[in-house]
Amino acid sequence: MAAIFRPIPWAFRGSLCLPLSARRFSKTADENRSLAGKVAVITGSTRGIGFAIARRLAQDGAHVVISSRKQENVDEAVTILKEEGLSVTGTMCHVGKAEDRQHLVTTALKHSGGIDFLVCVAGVNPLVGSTLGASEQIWDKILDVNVKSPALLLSKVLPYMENRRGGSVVLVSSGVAYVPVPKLGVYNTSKTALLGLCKSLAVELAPKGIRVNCLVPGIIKTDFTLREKTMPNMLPDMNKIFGVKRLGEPEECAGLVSFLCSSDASYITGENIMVAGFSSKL
Ligand SMILES: NC(=O)c1ccc[n+]([C@@H]2O[C@H](COP(=O)([O-])OP(=O)(O)OC[C@H]3O[C@@H](n4cnc5c(N)ncnc54)[C@H](O)[C@@H]3O)[C@@H](O)[C@H]2O)c1
Repeated sequence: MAAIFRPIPWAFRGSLCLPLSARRFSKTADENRSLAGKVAVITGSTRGIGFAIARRLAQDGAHVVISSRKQENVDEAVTILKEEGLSVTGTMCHVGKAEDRQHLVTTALKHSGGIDFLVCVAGVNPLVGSTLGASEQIWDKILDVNVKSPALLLSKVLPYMENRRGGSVVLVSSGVAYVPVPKLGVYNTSKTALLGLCKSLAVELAPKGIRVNCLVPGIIKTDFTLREKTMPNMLPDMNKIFGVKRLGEPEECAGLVSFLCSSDASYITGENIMVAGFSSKL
């Protein structure tokens, strides 16, 4: 009787020699950069944590669209990263302005007609003082930029993310959501709201295959921290007791964001993850 050739699914060359389940996670040499072929939009990305994230996602293969409030800062950041051989473009976008948000989306779509990742870094804190003494204008500014803008921008991005495979959104909260810093009450509140926004969006977008997670930095060495004198004074105490006894670097936030965007995090959504040199869960 002639032998019946029954190729078993994993009896081929290269990555095809793996069982089907393992093949799903294997990569060819061309795909080695974890974010190759993807497009990332990042708000507040001309300096500090946002800039480090932009550089890292581009190094990991994504085309990155940089944005911030001032065009000259965008141009400078784009020039620096292009000189490093990275694939970046950029445009001015004040995240509190609807027309700027729309323009950011339009700019991003020019690369390949889709958007895979949205990282919402832009954040402000115009007040050091009593929560109940804050004016309505202050409340509006902080909530507009820190909380509402990620949701409003995502609503514009979503139709183009749904068309792609493996969409990922990363919000940027703060350790102050867990350990409030005195005199930053409105800011603390806005960053706490982002933890909730992350969970709600994760639940809402899971059926569409889009994951939503939240980076929760501790005190990271940026211009923002230098301006907020209260924060470094508070966190070294926390570090002294619980942690690694130093402030963080922006690059130490960037690796987590790259991971959360990558297919290695394909089963992770709705998480608020601290990068603070100590754990809020202790
Ligand atoms: N540095 C820290 O210790 C720390 C800790 C926790 C959370 N965070 C959060 O991380 C994010 C980045 O902070 P950073 O320390 O890198 O700050 P940063 O001041 O160095 O950078 C902030 C970036 O956001 C941009 N930005 C501000 N308002 C904007 C707006 N309305 N529209 C668009 N862009 C705007 C700025 O131009 C800049 O590029 C913020 O959301 C901040 O709340 C920072």
